[in-house]
Amino acid sequence: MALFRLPYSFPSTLPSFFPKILLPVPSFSISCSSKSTPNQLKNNDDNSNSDNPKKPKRLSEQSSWEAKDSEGRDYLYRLGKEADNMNIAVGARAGVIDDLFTGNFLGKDSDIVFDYRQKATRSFEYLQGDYYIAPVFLDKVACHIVKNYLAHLLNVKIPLILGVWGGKGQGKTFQTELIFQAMGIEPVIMSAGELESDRAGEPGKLIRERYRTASQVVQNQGKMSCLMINDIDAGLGRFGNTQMTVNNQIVVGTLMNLSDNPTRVSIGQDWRESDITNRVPIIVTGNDFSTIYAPLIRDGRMEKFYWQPTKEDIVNIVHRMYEKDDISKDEVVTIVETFPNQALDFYGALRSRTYDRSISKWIEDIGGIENLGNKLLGRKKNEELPVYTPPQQTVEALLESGYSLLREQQLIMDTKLSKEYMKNIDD
Ligand SMILES: Nc1ncnc2c1ncn2[C@@H]1O[C@H](COP(=O)(O)OP(=O)(O)OP(=O)(O)O)[C@@H](O)[C@H]1O
Repeated sequence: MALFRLPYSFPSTLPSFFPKILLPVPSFSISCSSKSTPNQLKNNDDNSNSDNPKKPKRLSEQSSWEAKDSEGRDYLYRLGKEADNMNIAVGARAGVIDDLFTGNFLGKDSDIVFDYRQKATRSFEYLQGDYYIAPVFLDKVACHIVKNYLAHLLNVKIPLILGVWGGKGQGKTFQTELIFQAMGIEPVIMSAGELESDRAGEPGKLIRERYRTASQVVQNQGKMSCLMINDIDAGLGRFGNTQMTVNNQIVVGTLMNLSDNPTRVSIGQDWRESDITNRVPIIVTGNDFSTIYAPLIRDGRMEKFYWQPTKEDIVNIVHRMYEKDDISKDEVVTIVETFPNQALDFYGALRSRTYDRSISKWIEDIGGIENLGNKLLGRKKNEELPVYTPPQQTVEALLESGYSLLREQQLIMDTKLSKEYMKNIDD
């Protein structure tokens, strides 16, 4: 089992620093071999493996396995076609407000903020099982977090924000959350939909609130925390003729100000003693940061990380996804090579589609769709549902569902009903 060590340049000095800054994990390694899990995070002060020949390659050495997906052109690229409107994932997420945050938490303080934190911070019970984290990704995110927690000890200016960007569905958010879980971080999460409001100034205030909440997790609980904003460009970016709203400007201004003054964050009108907060790192994800106001992403404020999994990363991640189905690594390679240049998301969707037939059969077993509501929600106590038998996975079934997903992708591009229905709108 290959152990991946985080290649910080200062590990030997860590143990003496950490007690002072409430950081629970002094120095650690995460196994990223095919058998590793986030839970395998271990305390480990021994640096003797730092020259480990199995140490993964860094980003600059990533293979030339180019997911054309990053340009929104994935499979269709191979067909020599332009998939100009396939980049729908981000748009689909815009406007979705995480129901964790639907209460009005603004303007509350002290104890109530504690309750609020219980709601606002994210725990990862839903991340059960083994997942593979790409070593380069782990390196970048973990290093950013640790650097920020050590900022007051390092004699360099550290950008507060890490911007992880790249093609749709490549695991930016998912892997970041896996890393939080592995490092025992309790993050405060925001989504792009929360960056706009019908009330001017509210999103900016919400960001400051969330930042302070993360800071309180550090201060009150001695736990590491951070603020994560998902798909930031979907809320802040300018596409074509979209307008910059007052709220967009305020959000940009707030983030710029936070990165310039990470320990002084006001919520109300006046500066108070309590406006001094702990510095907490911010991580944002997005697809195209060129749509964002340039001063926000300048190097001193935002460290940028372009995430593009290599073929090896994809094979390892997909292998772990399919492991419980007894699909071997060689078979995974066959699948990945059959559908190259697809986002990671595709291989998850592919597996999920193989369940369709068995779910249809199960619906038949419970008496058809007419009885579905009663059976699922209104059944009597102790009334058992028919046993659901998951499909026996085979490479053939996986390939078949892969082709069917490709057909759907293709159909959208070929049909383009918008051209029919919106003739008056320019392309
Ligand atoms: N390491 C992993 N292990 C297992 N599944 C993964 C992993 N990384 C990504 N996935 C799968 O890929 C899907 C897409 O990941 P995620 O939402 O993080 O992509 P993204 O790059 O943030 O996408 P977008 O840019 O569209 O927001 C996840 O829902 C998950 O099913």
